[in-house]
Amino acid sequence: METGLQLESTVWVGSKIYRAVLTGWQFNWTELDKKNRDKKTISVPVAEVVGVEEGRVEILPQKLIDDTDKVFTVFYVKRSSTGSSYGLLWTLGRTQFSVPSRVLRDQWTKHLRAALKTHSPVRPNRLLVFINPYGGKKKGRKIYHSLVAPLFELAGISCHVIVTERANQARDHLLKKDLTGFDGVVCVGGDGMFSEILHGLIGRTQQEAGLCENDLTVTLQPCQRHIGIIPAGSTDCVCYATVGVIDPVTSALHIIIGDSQPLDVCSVHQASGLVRYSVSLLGYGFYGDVLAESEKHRWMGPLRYDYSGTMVYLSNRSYAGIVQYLPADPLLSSPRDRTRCLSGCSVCSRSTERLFPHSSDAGSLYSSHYNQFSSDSEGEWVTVEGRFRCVVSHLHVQLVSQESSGPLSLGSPGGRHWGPHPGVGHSPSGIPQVSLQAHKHRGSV
Ligand SMILES: Nc1ncnc2c1ncn2[C@@H]1O[C@H](COP(=O)(O)OP(=O)(O)OP(=O)(O)O)[C@@H](O)[C@H]1O
Repeated sequence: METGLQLESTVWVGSKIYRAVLTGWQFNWTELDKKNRDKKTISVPVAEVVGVEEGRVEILPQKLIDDTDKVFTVFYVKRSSTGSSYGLLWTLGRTQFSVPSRVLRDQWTKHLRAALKTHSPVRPNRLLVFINPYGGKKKGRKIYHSLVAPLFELAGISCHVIVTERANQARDHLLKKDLTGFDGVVCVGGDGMFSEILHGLIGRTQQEAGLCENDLTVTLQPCQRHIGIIPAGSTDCVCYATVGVIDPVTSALHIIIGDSQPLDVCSVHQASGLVRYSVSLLGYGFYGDVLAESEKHRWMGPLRYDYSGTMVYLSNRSYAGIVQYLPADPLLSSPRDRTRCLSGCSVCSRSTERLFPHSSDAGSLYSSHYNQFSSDSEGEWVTVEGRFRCVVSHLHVQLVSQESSGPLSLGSPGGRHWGPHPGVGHSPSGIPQVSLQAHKHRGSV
């Protein structure tokens, strides 16, 4: 039966008989028993249908097509129900339907494709893909070509792929080249690669709006182009914080169906202008030292963070300094509001009785100054002087350094356990002040 975008008919899946129904935004198929009574229904929202193909078709691990006249194959998002990542891990579901005639098969494929166009208006058509062949275990190319590209092809997304040959190539491309026609940018790499792309896109957006990124008083323009992240780095913190799992297929499926997750972005300024943007972690003290140390051991791959983390922890360094921060209203911005950390880590699962239990060090900002943080009147800067092993803070902070060493280290070491908690960190030698300003940008899968 056919009406508008609706269609209903008897179909077979293997040897079992089903009644398949397309009701515009929903596609259901219900198993029937011998007396034609409903047994079990499988429902897929049309928005989560990845593609429809004539014949018996397989995509992963490799493409196989058997163009049988009376068969069509539907691919869709399937949520995995195993392990701790319940529902967050997505796989490609595939069902092959047999129908009595070729005419009916063609009706089904036509209607499903039309429903897809109508009910998935936010899907990308054309993407610019940057692959970092150097990140993580150096498997970016393989991950993209074996797991991701076949899904994009199935979904009818055309891609312009650039395998980078140097650091900052992706950023420079986004700042200078013509981006007309691209619905989004895909990052195949880790957090460093994501950061490059973030800088490129935010910078490009400000250029196009005629805004100066170096001016702390300017309200930056939110970035309309999305960034999709295919995890192929060492820690992939931003991917984990936005998608909930580190899995290239899950990420690719989110990109295909046009999911998006707005991200807060901090801009870090010093007197002369913009230093860097960050979405995950700025490390002063411990975190900055771990990043600086780990770069020396990149040959170790992802293990470098464990090694460097241990070494820096054992060295027990602290820095004298002055930290100034602007208290936020805890009711509006508690990091324990249970809406941000997707990892279900023990820290965020604990009660909010002590708001900042991460640190018990007397020199640390949160444990020793929690009362001050919560009771200060809004809008007044608070100054803390002492020795700091690690400073973790939120959106508006100034670091007034007295004896820091090493480079300014911004980034996201070891992100998967630390999740999306924003932090602030290592002040550079000779840089007297770092202040953070939050801007909202759109991004990701
Ligand atoms: N072709 C290239 N050669 C060398 N470096 C590159 C190249 N392409 C990108 N880069 C740089 O490599 C750095 C690290 O890459 P990436 O973030 O992908 O991996 P990672 O550091 O192993 O992972 P994570 O950041 O998640 O810990 C990035 O800062 C990026 O600027």
